Amino acid sequence: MHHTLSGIRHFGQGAGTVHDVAEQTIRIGTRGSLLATTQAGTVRDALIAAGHPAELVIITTPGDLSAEPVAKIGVGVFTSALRSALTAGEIDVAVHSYKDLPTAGEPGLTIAAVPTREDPRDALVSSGGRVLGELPPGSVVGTSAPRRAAQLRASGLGLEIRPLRGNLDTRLGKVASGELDAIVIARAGLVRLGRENEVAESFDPAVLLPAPAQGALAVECRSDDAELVSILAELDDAPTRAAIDAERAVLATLEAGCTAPVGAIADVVESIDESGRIFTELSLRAIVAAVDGSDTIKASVVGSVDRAAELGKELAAELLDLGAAELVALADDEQATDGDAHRVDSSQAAPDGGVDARTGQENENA
Ligand SMILES: NCc1[nH]cc(CCC(=O)O)c1CC(=O)O
Repeated sequence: MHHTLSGIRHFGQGAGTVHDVAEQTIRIGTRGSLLATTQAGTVRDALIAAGHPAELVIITTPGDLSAEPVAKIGVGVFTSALRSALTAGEIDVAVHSYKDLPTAGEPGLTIAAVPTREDPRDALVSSGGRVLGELPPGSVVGTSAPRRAAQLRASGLGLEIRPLRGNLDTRLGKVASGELDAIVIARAGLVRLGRENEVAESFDPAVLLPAPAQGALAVECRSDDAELVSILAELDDAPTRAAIDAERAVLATLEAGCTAPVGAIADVVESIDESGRIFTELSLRAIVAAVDGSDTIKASVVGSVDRAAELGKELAAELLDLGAAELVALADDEQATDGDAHRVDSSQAAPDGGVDARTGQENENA
């Protein structure tokens, strides 16, 4: 058939349009921030390199327009506008920071690719390039992610944690101006923008466990765009996807019974069996922390890469057994005294910082 010979493929019928891959440019929706367009640009470039014309379409999200704390404007604030545009057929692909995506999937949409992850660690940017241990008690450290705040408080260093919001430039500017002694942000954001030289310290996960899916992208499209699903699948990195599946399963499982901040990180590691055979496994670590830093619960598991999501569920169950649900009360008290308790539908809760159904995602747009 002529179509087959000329490589013409069709997709997008579900959205009421016939999208011809060979002739039409794939529209990649992204938020307008420098970090978001840089991330989506890597997906565009990979598609073009594979012979598929692609372009970026900027979608303004409520999260970009509001300076309100994310806890007030709701989780999913950075991702739901992109998903709506995708469902409506205004774009063909949405590129998200995976950690900002609610754990609940969107009907009719699928994560067709999880490209190779950037370094998932959290990073300290400080005046004078000091590492965490060099900051004297009383130093003022900016971060709004409850997960980061809780773990920093638990360090016992006597740091004063202050809220932080705004794009990367704004946040880095608060260190440069002396308003803050340091900030804690995702290393991945700095690396993607070529500013990793500003990192004073990248935290070992034993010190500060990153958010589930930190440093990873979710490349989403309509489930019925079969042709596009298979094109995007070429951008998928199986070890990254397995790690994210495990980390997100921890988060999703804990959402049911725990509102405290959650960190999780998985790595594909090499193990050796009794006969000396080397094989790969998934190593998963997670933490649930009281927002006030008074308690942390950690657990880890190693298992088959094929069982990524199951490992995450099992680890979450173990954390609950160890008392993760009891940290809720502490978190609730903390929120009550803060006076900004704001409960959202927990089925939407997800994002970075965890899970906390009220504080929702990490309160820092990027
Ligand atoms: N919650 C905001 C957000 N979403 C993604 C990133 C950075 C990139 C990433 O973590 O993948 C950030 C900023 C930050 O946490 O410092």
